[in-house]
Amino acid sequence: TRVAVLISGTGTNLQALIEQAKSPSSAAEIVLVVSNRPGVLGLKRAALAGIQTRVVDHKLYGSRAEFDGTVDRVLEEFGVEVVCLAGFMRILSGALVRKWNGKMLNVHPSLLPSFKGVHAHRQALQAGVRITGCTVHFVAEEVDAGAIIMQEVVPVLESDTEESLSERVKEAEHRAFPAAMELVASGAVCLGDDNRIVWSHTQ
Ligand SMILES: Nc1nc2ccc(CNc3ccc(C(=O)NCCCC(=O)O)cc3)cc2c(=O)[nH]1
Ligand SMILES: N[C@@H]1O[C@H](COP(=O)(O)O)[C@@H](O)[C@H]1O
Repeated sequence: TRVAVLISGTGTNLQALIEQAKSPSSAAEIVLVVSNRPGVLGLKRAALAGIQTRVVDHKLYGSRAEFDGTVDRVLEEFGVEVVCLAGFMRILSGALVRKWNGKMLNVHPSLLPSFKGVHAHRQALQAGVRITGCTVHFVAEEVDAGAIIMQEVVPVLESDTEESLSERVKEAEHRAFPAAMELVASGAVCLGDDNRIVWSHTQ
């Protein structure tokens, strides 16, 4: 399955997906990395792995629709079948999300539906929860509300700061996201017509 990864920054989740796709048993082939910001470390990670990269700089577009249209054209150009949002920080329009319904995944650094949006770790620390984690979900128009594919629990320590918690949660993300990508790329998991998760009978 031809996979594209959309990034905006460091790309540690991208790196985990690259490692997963390298495995001979993987159903995923990462054929493209798109960043909405130039010069980010994630682009260097892709280049080092021999993966084609494109920058679609949202600052150069007059509207969200034009930005999304360009992103979609690049995805089509590379024959992409599955899209992974890995630290991608632009909200995508309904048209693009609907077109890629059941084919677009995102990793969020909390146990959704808790702590949606940006600053998930800050919300968790302020709420005083003892456990948090990460969620990989299909992308729906409503932000951070798509069908959940995979979650992993992470303990919150008394001493935690946003920084230390983010680091620990990322370790879980780097396991959960590759696993979820594999499930979708292999067809083991898909999105039903009712937008709920369907596991194929072979599981
Ligand atoms: N429609 C749809 N699109 C998304 C785009 C990115 C992400 C990744 N997680 C994200 C979740 C939230 C944000 C956010 O609120 N950023 C501040 C506003 C940035 C902007 O103006 O664009 C960004 C990415 C998830 C979604 C999603 O669940 N649904
Ligand atoms: N959406 C959030 O943004 C961060 C991206 O980190 P990286 O993959 O660029 O290192 C991750 O924590 C992810 O959950």
